Amino acid sequence: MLSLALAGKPNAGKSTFYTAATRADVDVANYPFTTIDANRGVATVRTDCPCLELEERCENDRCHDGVRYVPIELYDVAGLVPGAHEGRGLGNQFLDELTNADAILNVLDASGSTDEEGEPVEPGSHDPVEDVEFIEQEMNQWLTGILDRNWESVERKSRSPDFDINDALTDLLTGFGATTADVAACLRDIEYPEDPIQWEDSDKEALAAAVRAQTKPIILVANKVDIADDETLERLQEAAEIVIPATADGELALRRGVEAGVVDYNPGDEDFEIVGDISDEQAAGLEQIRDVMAEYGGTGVQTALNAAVFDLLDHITAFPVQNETKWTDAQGNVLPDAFLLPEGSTPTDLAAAVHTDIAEGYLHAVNGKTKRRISDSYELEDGDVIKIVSTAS
Ligand SMILES: Nc1nc2c(ncn2[C@@H]2O[C@H](COP(=O)(O)OP(=O)(O)OP(=O)(O)O)[C@@H](O)[C@H]2O)c(=O)[nH]1
Repeated sequence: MLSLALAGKPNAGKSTFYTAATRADVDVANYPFTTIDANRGVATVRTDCPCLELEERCENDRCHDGVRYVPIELYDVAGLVPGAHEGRGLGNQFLDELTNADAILNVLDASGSTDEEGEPVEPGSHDPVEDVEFIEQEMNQWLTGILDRNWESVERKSRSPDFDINDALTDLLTGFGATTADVAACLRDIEYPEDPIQWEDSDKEALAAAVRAQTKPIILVANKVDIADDETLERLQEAAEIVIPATADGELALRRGVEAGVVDYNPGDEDFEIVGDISDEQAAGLEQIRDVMAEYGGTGVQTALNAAVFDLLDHITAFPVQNETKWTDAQGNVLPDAFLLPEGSTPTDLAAAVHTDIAEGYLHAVNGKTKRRISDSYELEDGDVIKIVSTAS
């Protein structure tokens, strides 16, 4: 399952974001990951359900009237302080947890009420723009340290006649989630001495930065927008490519409201409705959240998860079915599953995601929308409904 990690300084709002995003509604609760441990859970990305093209909406638990939620894994990594890569504040351990992720959401306190150490301060007394590159730099430095400490093994291998720098570095970096192709792409991007013995610190730093960017892309979540000022937020938005304004507190309040049956809201909606009896105080709190949502098009929590998966990691959603006319599985469930796959994936990639047996017995596929047989050079499109024909199905 695709995996995202929340990282940032203490008090930026990571746990609040995590609690809101993984708030286990009934449909997610029976997912095996949900109870594994306190900081690893199941969140979802939001997409259109293909059932919008059918006469009736599907009854899948994860489809709310045509709004479909697809599970992803979410990690809440404890707050990192400057010097984490040298082990400050258990930094090494927390950085190590980030290696499990496909992408990182760097949660910043956009209100400036958390200083450079993550200590709470008066709002506005710390400039959050200074925190923008913090996670990236700590990770780069940490990875440089790993390369440094293990460089001797690369040097040793380089004495062998069949030495291949790509293989040697892949051995070193697989633990960080880097594949041979990742390492090859990074080596293409940097200049380096052919002989590993000649590598200087700056060469290792360049490699570490390239590998980090290739395997752990980062988006910024500018949290606490409800108490942030516009000027700071504008500067934050200019400081990185993808910056999502968010109020994790707001999202958590709405999800609690939904659970209590007093709020009607689908995560990612731009607005909500109050549908039950609540106190004046609660109503006032919710109206404040509504104002923030009106300004930013929602609370930003779902937007951030979606941006990480669809914009940063360039994934699409595909829906495998067994009946290409009714879009059902063998039991007649409409659109039972949804899979997130990298752009450019083919029907065999989808078959592999569904089951190894199905992939091994793969014969061909049928596009559920056109009802035409598709070849394996077909690139899946977002929202495709695909029947996989396999000797195993
Ligand atoms: N105003 C405001 N406060 C928020 C928001 N999100 C979180 N907070 C508050 O910020 C404080 C810190 O939030 P946490 O979620 O515990 O922060 P954290 O990053 O997980 O902190 P560590 O666990 O120490 O790393 C809490 O008091 C939250 O209620 C928000 O959107 N707006």
